[in-house]
Amino acid sequence: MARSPFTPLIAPSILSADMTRLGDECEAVIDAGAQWIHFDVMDNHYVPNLTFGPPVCAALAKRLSASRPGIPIDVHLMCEPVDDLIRGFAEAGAASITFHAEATRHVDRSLALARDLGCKTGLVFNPATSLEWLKYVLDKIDIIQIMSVNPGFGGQSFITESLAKIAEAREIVDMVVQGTDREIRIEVDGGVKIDNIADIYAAGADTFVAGSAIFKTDDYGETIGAMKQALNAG
Ligand SMILES: O=C(CO)[C@@H](O)[C@H](O)COP(=O)(O)O
Repeated sequence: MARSPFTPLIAPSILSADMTRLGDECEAVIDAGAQWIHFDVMDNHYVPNLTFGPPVCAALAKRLSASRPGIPIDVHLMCEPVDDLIRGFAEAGAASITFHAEATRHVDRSLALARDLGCKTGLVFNPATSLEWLKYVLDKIDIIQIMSVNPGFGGQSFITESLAKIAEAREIVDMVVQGTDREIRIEVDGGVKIDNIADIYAAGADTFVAGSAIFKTDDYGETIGAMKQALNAG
């Protein structure tokens, strides 16, 4: 198993935040050491849950650009179709937008759209979705997001089979980035905790989405600190 050559990043998923205080919650996790904010968009169609759209992202982006500049908002679309939402979230200030390969008829076109609008982009893979989709679009990918739970809800348990898929993604990325200045991140989403983050890192991931493991604790600094310590020790 190979490690990522890229700096590991913690990306708290706002799905588990206190929504009545979303701005405060995001500032608190950033102050506690988070490097990205992961913004889960669910449409009650692609997944059986409903969250928020571009206006909430725009409000959060405006606030964070003033109070905590430089922290990217990483939008994960669990929606179908995606193109109008890619336009909406790019306009709303998303730094990156990922979507599920099965959720658009034209994967290549949707990736190009996100890039043309100035966002980083990539594909999200459900637990039973093959990485085969990547083959012809690697030139347009900045992020490979591996779902280690079935999408739709926070607080689920990590599906251990995901470790093999992460390792497979690592091999693909290493072949593409070696000898170049390209950065393709392997982001893992679902059931990431203090006690499994080192194994996920060892399998080849570098970007760790964690919702309940951070927002359901009392001391975000302690939790994110323990995650970073596990990454350093791993
Ligand atoms: O996209 C999703 C779920 O669909 C995730 O981002 C979860 O929100 C992560 O939550 P935890 O498993 O970390 O609680």
